[in-house]
Amino acid sequence: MSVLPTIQIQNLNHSFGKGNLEKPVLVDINLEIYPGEIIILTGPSGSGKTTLLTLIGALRSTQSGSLKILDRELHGASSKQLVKTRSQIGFIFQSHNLLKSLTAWENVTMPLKLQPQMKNRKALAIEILNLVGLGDRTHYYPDNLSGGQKQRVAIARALVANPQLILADEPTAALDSHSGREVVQIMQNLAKERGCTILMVTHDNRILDVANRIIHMEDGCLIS
Ligand SMILES: Nc1ncnc2c1ncn2[C@@H]1O[C@H](COP(=O)(O)OP(=O)(O)OP(=O)(O)O)[C@@H](O)[C@H]1O
Repeated sequence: MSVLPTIQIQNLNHSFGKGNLEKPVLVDINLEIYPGEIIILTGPSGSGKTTLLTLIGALRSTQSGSLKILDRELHGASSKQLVKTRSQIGFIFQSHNLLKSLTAWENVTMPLKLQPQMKNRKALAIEILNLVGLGDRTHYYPDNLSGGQKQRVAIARALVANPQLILADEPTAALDSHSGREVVQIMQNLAKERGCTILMVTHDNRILDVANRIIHMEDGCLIS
């Protein structure tokens, strides 16, 4: 049996602006990423990495070409279908976006709100906080955690719903080298244990070795 790619992109183009001001940002992107792969996407500022990540994350609509995530075509998909796809993806961003008024475990349960039928959310959140080494901080508020600890809460939140795909945009940018390394190692271990695919944008040369593949982007084009 052949394995379906988690991400399958064919002839994807994307522009910002209209008429004379139209600016192509992604040009004829073709890419396949398979379950369990850790892919790092690098490239100079403005080359289109975040735009590609937000398209893959169903955070903006696809203009032309084919973009299949978890075997669902996003080009021409309804907003309901985009929301459904988004709910199957774990997002980790540079600024962790934790809610200050919620404790670590409450922040981690946020993605589970989309699954109202799910019971024992607290136990699940605490289990995953244990996995990222924060078992003794589950009741802390974000303001009382270090940068690395906050980022680990964000990782726990991205993983709690057991997504098949994790998208991370500069997850270590705000961290010192020790915490940065720790954070990617946790991501790597969890990817291995759970078999999910990770696509990570980073300028951080210190973490390139975690990748199975490094993809470089320049002027909107992919160079493997
Ligand atoms: N909403 C938008 N409207 C217009 N232009 C945009 C928009 N978002 C991004 N761009 C432009 O698209 C190009 C690619 O931006 P993008 O953020 O994808 O690059 P990047 O490779 O992620 O850069 P960085 O490494 O600095 O985050 C840039 O020239 C940017 O100015």
